[in-house]
Amino acid sequence: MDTTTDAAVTTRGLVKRYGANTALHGIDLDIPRGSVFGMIGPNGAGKTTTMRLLLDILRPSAGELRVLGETPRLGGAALRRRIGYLPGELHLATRVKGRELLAHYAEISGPVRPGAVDALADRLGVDLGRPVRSLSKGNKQKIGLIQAFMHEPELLVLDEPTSGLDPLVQQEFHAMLHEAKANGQTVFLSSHVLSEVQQTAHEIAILKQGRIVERSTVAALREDAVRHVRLVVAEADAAAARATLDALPGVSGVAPAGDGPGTVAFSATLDAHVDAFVKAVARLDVVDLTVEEPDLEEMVLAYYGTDLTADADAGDDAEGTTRKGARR
Ligand SMILES: Nc1ncnc2c1ncn2[C@@H]1O[C@H](COP(=O)(O)OP(=O)(O)OP(=O)(O)O)[C@@H](O)[C@H]1O
Repeated sequence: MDTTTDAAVTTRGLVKRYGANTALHGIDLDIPRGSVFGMIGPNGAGKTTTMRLLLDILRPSAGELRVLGETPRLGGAALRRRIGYLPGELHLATRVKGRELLAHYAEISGPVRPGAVDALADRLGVDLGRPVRSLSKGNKQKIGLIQAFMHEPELLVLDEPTSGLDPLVQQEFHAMLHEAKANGQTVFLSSHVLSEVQQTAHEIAILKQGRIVERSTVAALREDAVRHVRLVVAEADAAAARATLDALPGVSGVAPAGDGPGTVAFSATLDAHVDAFVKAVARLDVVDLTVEEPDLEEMVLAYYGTDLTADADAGDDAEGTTRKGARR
């Protein structure tokens, strides 16, 4: 397989079948070391399956994968210790206290710096002196996060990490991700929604029905997103403004948006780079200009709605299906 040494995770044509059900139809992933990579997709898209393959909890039906330069099937316990894994479904029904459970995990995952567990517990706000089974869902999730982070692994694989966490704890978790990245660690996380990953992930892949339907940086998504704009010009420039907007490629839905004293306003939808728009209207006597923050979530939901039946009819693409191609 064509791998680069700076990739923490590389997969090529990764396929996973559960009997007659194909969960992954040929996934290609490249996650650079030291990056935060988000995989988002609706229920059943294959996020958990992908992560379990990386951890060698599952074996692929076809395709190749490398994790930290190793083949998971051959990496054994030594490779496992270099990874911190938060499973999507945590089964922590044990009577033992949080501190004892984490001490047990530490024996398996390898050296944990003295004080590291307490520092993480303080940050996330969880009482390690309580029996784990008596903890709320969110507090169990915190125990799961501590066990993933405590040995400062090279790679963090986090399946729906913010599930059950309140907004303040989510903020703390985001800070932990930034620190992990600054520390040179790689993070691979999954979510149903973009909002959970867009603040932290540099790059995202959108997974649907076992196929990657989009791969992009969050910055590129933002650049390509549809924005609503409102332009206010001096009355004398009303006709020129209308003509400019009507003639600009990527601008649609131009409509009057209320007149003020000596001014005329237009609203429009901008489906192009903001730069070209701003330069075109700069010739006018601009009184005010509002460019709304794009709703990326709306864009992602549109991908969720994409009908993949046509792709399936055309036959499986062993290289993985990328609707608009990879963008970086
Ligand atoms: N052990 C299993 N046996 C049979 N089918 C399975 C098994 N695990 C997962 N699947 C199927 O594989 C597909 C992908 O499931 P997976 O759990 O990987 O998706 P997901 O994106 O993590 O979903 P969610 O967001 O709901 O957790 C689904 O169709 C699911 O039903």
